This record gives sequence, structure tokens and C-alpha cells, in this order.
Amino acid sequence: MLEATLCFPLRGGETTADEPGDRREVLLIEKRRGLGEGWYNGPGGKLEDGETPRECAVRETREEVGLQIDPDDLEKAGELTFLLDGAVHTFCHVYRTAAFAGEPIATEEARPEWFALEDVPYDRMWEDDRLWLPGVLCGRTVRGEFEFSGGKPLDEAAFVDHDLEWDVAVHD
Ligand SMILES: CNc1ncnc2c1ncn2[C@@H]1O[C@H](COP(=O)(O)OP(=O)(O)OP(=O)(O)O)[C@@H](O)[C@H]1O
Repeated sequence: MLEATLCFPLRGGETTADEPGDRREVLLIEKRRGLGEGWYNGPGGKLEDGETPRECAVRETREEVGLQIDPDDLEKAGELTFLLDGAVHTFCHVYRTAAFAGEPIATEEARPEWFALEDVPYDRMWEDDRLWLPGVLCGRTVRGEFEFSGGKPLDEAAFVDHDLEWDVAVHD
């Protein structure tokens, strides 16, 4: 089983009487290589030996888009289990943060892009994202299980079933 992380940096747009509605933006990356190539996702990737999920989310966000994050500023937002043909393929820790330093830059791995929360390109993302990401972006916590079938690689398998629990306690 792989353990991985996803991180969703958020900026701007406090709601006011003059400008109602959520005007915040989320930083997504267009993946340039590896699993999910060509699709949008949050920065993230696999844990390295000896690394905590939080350290992994900080490192991957720095490596993929050049943003600096203090690990204590990450807010754990979810735990997602991805199953492929009945076996756990990836266990993914999801974080969000409104605190970071620097400006996103494109790297070999990823092209960063800010999206208004209402314009997140769910039609160009993993099929499961539309089920859990909207809640995560508006501050909720989630535990989810997603079943894929049809053999490797995961990004060519079919999404067949899911189970979600909202507003659960998620640790670390
Ligand atoms: C199945 N539905 C899915 N829905 C949403 N997100 C998914 C996902 N399946 C994998 N992910 C995430 O995509 C990232 C890259 O995956 P990952 O295996 O690490 O590939 P990648 O080539 O980037 O590895 P490294 O960056 O080298 O670690 C990683 O954050 C992982 O949690």
C-alpha cells in the first residue's frame, strides 16, 4: 500500500456585505508526469522513508510549485482510501492551508493555477474529486473510500463505488 498526501493552498476573498459569496481561490496543479498526468489535482505525492504525512505535504508542495509552508499551518481535512480491484492502492492524507510564503512557480512536475472555488475544473480531475473536494474547500473534514476496478494503472481504471463520512475527527 502507498501512503500519499494532497495539499490545497487557499487565498483571498473574505466574504463581506458588499461582496457576498465565497470568493476564495485554491491552488491546483496540472500534473505534467506520473499518475494522473494531464489532470488537475492538489500538490502532493508519496511519503518518503521516515517522513510524516505533514512533512510530506510540505515537501511536495515546495518541490512541485515552490511554496513554503510551516507544517503547523496545515489543517488536516481528510483521509481517503483508494482501492483497486479490492486491494488498497493508496491511503491519502488531505490538508488545506491559508498560510504559505512565496509565489507558485511551474516545475517539471507541475503547472500551478489558481481557481475560484466555483470554477474548480472537476471535469479535468480524478472522478472522485467532485465528491469530496467541495466540502474540503469549504472547511469540512471527510473520510472516504473509493473503489476502482480494471487493473493498473489506477488512472486508467474505472471508478465503481464510494463511501463518504463527513465532519469526522481526522488526526495529524
Ligand atoms: C484515485 N483517485 C485519486 N483522487 C485524487 N487524488 C489521487 C487519486 N489517486 C492518487 N491521488 C493523488 O495524486 C497524487 C499523486 O500520486 P502519486 O502516487 O504520489 O504519484 P506521483 O507520480 O505524483 O508520485 P511522487 O510525486 O513521485 O511521489 C498523490 O497526492 C495522490 O494522493
